[in-house]
Amino acid sequence: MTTDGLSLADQLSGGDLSPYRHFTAERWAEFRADTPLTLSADEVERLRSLNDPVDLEEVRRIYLSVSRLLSAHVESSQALFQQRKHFLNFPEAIKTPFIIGIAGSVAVGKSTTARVLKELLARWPSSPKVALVTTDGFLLPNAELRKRGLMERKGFPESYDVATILKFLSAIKAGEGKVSAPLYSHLTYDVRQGEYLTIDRPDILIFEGINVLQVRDLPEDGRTIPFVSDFFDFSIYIDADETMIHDWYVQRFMRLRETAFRNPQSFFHRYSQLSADAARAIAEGLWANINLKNLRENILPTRPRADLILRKGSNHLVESVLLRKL
Ligand SMILES: Nc1ncnc2c1ncn2[C@@H]1O[C@H](COP(=O)(O)OP(=O)(O)O)[C@@H](O)[C@H]1O
Ligand SMILES: CC(C)(COP(=O)(O)O)[C@@H](O)C(=O)NCCC(=O)O
Repeated sequence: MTTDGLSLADQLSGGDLSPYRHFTAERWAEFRADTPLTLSADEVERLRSLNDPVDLEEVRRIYLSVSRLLSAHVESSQALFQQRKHFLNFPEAIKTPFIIGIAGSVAVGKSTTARVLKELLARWPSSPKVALVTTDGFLLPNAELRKRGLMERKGFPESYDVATILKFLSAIKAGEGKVSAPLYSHLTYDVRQGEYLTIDRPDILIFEGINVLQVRDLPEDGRTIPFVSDFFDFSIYIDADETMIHDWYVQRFMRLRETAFRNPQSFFHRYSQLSADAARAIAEGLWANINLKNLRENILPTRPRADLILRKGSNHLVESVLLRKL
């Protein structure tokens, strides 16, 4: 029986038919074994996003085991590469980057997870070069979104320049050096025209964004085009109940109103001048009309495609972990 025939609940349950093994956070924490904690409390504080309370204990409890698991995957991919080199009698072949995709809703805490993992992975004894790219840089500029009537669809599949994402990942996987990724500003709520992050043959690339596990309809003209996730060696979905993510989104918005929105350059500056109740109503509207809709229609349906699901409970702490069976 294929997993397609299973309900989402069956797929995510720990039952025999589930493609996942299911662990409590406490059991998952044991898999860190002797993995050393290479981050300090100050460094974790620096890496976390606004309203994300992740701390050193959470890194020890959850992310050290994730780091150890990823290390096993990277090592086995390197071993396979060596075997392939021998098989093809191609001694000059160079290993291309190992790509990790991180997906999940707006406000679920993907950025913090991605930044913590980047630092943990870079501190492995082999000191790999680790790069982090977020997909917001690949959003269409606001001017283009306005022209297409898509300003209320920011984050939906049609708001991204998918062709450029695929070109970027193809270049990385082809082993090209100095590949550019466009950048986004949450302050101006727009892509940063002409500003790029240059990636030069990393050992590992973390590619983070709400859309990274999405599949699109195939074109009718018979062309075959890859999905973003075809380039991934491993994928992680950050999960939580939508009521919790709603609370995190609104709380974050209310904190941004006291901080980033005060900056006159902020796209949301006008909301810093509103009463708390009026600002909360704006946040509720953005959540319900854009982000929740996108979560239900386009993000949550991609969860069963992930290799690892980190499921958060209240206070952003991971309470269970699902790992795809091999
Ligand atoms: N309007 C905003 N102004 C400033 N920073 C923001 C704004 N919205 C989101 N951010 C920051 O952008 C980052 C990405 O947020 P988001 O896309 O919601 O994903 P996640 O919460 O899963 O990391 C986070 O660090 C968040 O704090
Ligand atoms: C920029 C985002 C789509 C996130 O994009 P990602 O980094 O996941 O590609 C999101 O933060 C956003 O702006 N959503 C639109 C509705 C809102 O303002 O919350």
